[in-house]
Amino acid sequence: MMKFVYEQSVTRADALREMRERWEPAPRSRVVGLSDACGRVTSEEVRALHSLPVKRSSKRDGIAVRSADFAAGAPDTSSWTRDVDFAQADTGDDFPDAFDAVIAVEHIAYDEHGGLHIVEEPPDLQSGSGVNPCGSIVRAGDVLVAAHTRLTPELVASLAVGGHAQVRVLERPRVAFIPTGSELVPFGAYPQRGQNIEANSLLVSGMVRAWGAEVTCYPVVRDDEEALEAALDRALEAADIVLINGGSSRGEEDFNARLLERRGSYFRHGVRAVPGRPVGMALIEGRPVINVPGPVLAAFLSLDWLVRGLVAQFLGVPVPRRRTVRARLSEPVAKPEAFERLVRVSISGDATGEYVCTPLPQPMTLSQTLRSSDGMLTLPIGSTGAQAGEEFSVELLRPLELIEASWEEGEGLR
Ligand SMILES: Nc1nc2c(c(=O)[nH]1)N[C@H]1C(S)=C(S)[C@@H](COP(=O)(O)OP(=O)(O)OC[C@H]3O[C@@H](n4cnc5c(N)ncnc54)[C@H](O)[C@@H]3O)O[C@H]1N2
Ligand code: MOO
Repeated sequence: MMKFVYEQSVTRADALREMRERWEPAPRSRVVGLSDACGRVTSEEVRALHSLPVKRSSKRDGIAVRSADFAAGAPDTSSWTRDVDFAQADTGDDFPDAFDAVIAVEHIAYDEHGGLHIVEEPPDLQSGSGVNPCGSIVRAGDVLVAAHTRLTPELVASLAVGGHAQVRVLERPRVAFIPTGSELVPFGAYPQRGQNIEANSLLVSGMVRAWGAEVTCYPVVRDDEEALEAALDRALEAADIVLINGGSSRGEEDFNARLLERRGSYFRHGVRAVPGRPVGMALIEGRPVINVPGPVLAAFLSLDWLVRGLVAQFLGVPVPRRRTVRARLSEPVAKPEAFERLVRVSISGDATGEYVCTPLPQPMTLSQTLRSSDGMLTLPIGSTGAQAGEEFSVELLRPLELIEASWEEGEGLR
């Protein structure tokens, strides 16, 4: 039986660090078309293949002229001939080499005979005035994106501007998710007495995909040690990170933690944080295998602080962070001194426009909790709680505009 032993447990920060120090991921790369590149992470630096404009282009809608004709101020242009003395050159247009400056359309007019007039002398017209020179959009050899950059729509557009149709990106880390527990039935099934709905595969899939991983969810493994080990071996062949869900604590059928201990070159059981305390962490055949606790809220947290950090490590990117707001606690919260406590809160606005956070009342159903969680705050090890009025940095679990919109609808506690 795998008991939680406080002395053998570590803080979340130390647990993540220990795993990251021991794991040497083996990233792979592939080439994708730019249409599929958004959100992917580059595997190498990418430079521009050409310069733009190739030669030059007009900065504004206007006409291209010879700057020399304006050396002594605006000349009489009423008899000038189009494409001989001047040429049309609108924004972005190239124009013949005979010309070297552009006058904006606001500074010219045509009379009823088609004669050109400079109505307002452009100040200080020189060679190159009103002209984007070669390479002013992009220069050949410029760095377009660094290695290990998550591609935004803007950067994908920049790659196209720099001459690319494809880009080499890191393969997404492959996460295998193995739900365990004879009581679990697939979502959509009608639960009989003693059964529970397998929901964490959906939670995990959504979370790890958002961080840039791909996920394969295995069918539920019943409480049977051999069946579990067979599933683990299958997953280790195909995945970079394996998540075994459930059976992390003390029950008779909690084989999972024991299996990790037996097979792991490294093994840790338990972190000093609630919820999510009985998480198990191992390195098996050089890969992280995490025994994620079964209850949905505990599973969420193990994914959140541990698996998120591992996915980021594989991709060589900083660990993505949630947006936070500063908010005052509306009521005191107690906690065990030896553990961090992660507190789900609702967020409201007070009369002065400041944010106020309120711990979700207990007891509360899981569905109410998931619907009412606007944010989450962390109370550190060593404190016995927090007082009303204390200010915290609250991680947002849903977008602030949705939280604020729910106040306007006067929903109160959802
Ligand atoms: N006597 C003790 N009991 C428990 C302790 C303890 O210290 N002493 N620790 C508690 C804590 S804290 C947690 S967290 C849980 C950990 O549970 P397990 O990881 O062992 O998970 P199971 O026992 O297999 O299941 C618990 C619960 O979660 C449901 N579950 C499991 N997988 C899924 C899934 N994929 N989708 C949805 N729900 C799932 C499962 O049906 C059970 O209801 O242990 C406490 N107990
Ligand atoms: O560690 Mo557990 O149920 O408190 O998540």
